[in-house]
Parts: sequence; structure tokens; C-alpha cells
Amino acid sequence: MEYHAIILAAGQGKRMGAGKNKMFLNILDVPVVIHTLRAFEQDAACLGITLVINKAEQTVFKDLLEKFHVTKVQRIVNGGKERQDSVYSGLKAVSGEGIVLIHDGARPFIKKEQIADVVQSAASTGAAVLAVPVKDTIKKVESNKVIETVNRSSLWAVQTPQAFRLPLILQAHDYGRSINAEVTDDASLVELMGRDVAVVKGDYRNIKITTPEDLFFAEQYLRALKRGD
Ligand SMILES: Nc1ccn([C@@H]2O[C@H](COP(=O)(O)OP(=O)(O)OP(=O)(O)O)[C@@H](O)[C@H]2O)c(=O)n1
Ligand SMILES: C[C@](O)(CO)[C@H](O)COP(=O)(O)O
Repeated sequence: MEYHAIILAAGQGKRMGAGKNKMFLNILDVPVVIHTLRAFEQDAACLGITLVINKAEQTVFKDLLEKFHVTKVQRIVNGGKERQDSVYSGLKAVSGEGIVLIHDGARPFIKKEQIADVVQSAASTGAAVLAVPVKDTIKKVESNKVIETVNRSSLWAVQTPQAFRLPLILQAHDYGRSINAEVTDDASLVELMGRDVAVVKGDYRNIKITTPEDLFFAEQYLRALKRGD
């Protein structure tokens, strides 16, 4: 099932503390965002990529795309203040009625098989997310004190890609803006409209590079892959 990919790379990387957009940080000499883009570059089902970046970083990104021979980026659009705004900017640039896949540039280890699974699910249900069951005990905490231990049996950690029929996710983002909803993922907006979102089992290795520790683990993981562990 073919799809169009919107790749988000317009954050500031504040939690990484690198003083720059973490998309430019290297994992084994290749920038995070290039690792991510390669997953879609090498997927024949990907019809094209809309890359969402900060306007001020356009030249740097274009140089990286050329240096690493990324050819599927059809358009580059300016990001927004929040992730939600950046997604909206990307959605407005995509046309058609097919499946659109929204993915964090900060998740470089997505695999073609997982992409195919979530796209296939969205094609039949309209909206689908990758997720993995939570492994830790989750507690609500206030002022360094446990308020509640949450029943873990139905908790899943949601990832990206999230895939949608384009008209549905556009409608959901417009609805979210009409009610000033502030969400941290796109499926939340579909849920706010009372529509179902399918969950597709993902992979724990599809981590989001957020803090320095993630970069360390990413490098070790990639070394192991190269060794064939
Ligand atoms: N205004 C924003 C914020 C985030 N992102 C992208 O959304 C993905 C997930 O966001 P996150 O991991 O939070 O990245 P940052 O916002 O850069 O991180 P931080 O919150 O630590 O600043 C990243 O690929 C990031 O580049 C984006 O395109 N536009
Ligand atoms: C979309 C997401 O990756 C799903 O887990 C997550 O919500 C992004 O959160 P962030 O704070 O913008 O990284």
C-alpha cells in the first residue's frame, strides 16, 4: 500500500541539550534525520516525502540531502512553534486522498515492515498508530510523592509513524485548531473527533532520540547491527 510521508524535523532539541536541532547530531557519522529519511528513501511504497524544517535551517538541510543522496524529498515546508503546528504545515502541502504517514525525524530506527503494517491498518480503518505495551510500572506523582499507581494492563507507549487517510487527519487538525486543542501526537486529534484509532504492535527499538542517553543507546545499537549481533 503506497503512502506519502511527512517527516518532522523542525524541533529545537531542548531536552538533548546540544544547543542545536538534534536532527543534525550524528549516529556513527550520519545525522539522525538522514538515518530516518533513509528508511523512506529505500521503501518503494513511499511515493514521496514532505520534510518539515525550520526556515533558518533550510540550507543546512538541503546540503545534507545532497551529501547523503536523499532524492525522495519532494518539498520542504517551514515548521511551527509546536509539533502540532509543524504537522499542520506539512499536511497543507500534501494533496490527494490517499494515506499520509506522519513520522518523527527523531525516530531513526523505523523499519519498512512496521511502516507497511501501520499504513495497511490506516488504509482499512482510517487511522492507525504504532505502539508497544508499557514495561515499567507507571505512577502519578506530585511534589515527589506517589498519588496513584496506574493499572498497567491497558497502557501502551505510542510511537510514530502514525498513518491516516489524508482527508481524515486534515479534518482532525482543523477541528483541533477550532477548539484550541494542544496535543502531543496526531492520533489524539482523531480521538477528539470521536473516531477510532487502530493500534498496531510496534518495536521497542523504534526509540525517539530525545535525551543524551538515547544517543548513546542508538550508537551502541547501530554498532551491534553493523557487527551483525
Ligand atoms: N515545533 C516542532 C517540534 C518538534 N518537531 C519534531 O517532532 C519530532 C518529535 O519532537 P521532539 O522529540 O519533542 O523534538 P524536539 O521538539 O526537538 O525536542 P525538545 O522537546 O526536547 O525540544 C522531532 O523530530 C522534532 O524535530 C517539529 O517538527 N516541530
Ligand atoms: C508523537 C510522539 O512521538 C508519540 O510518542 C510523541 O508524542 C512526541 O512527543 P514530543 O514531546 O513532541 O517528542
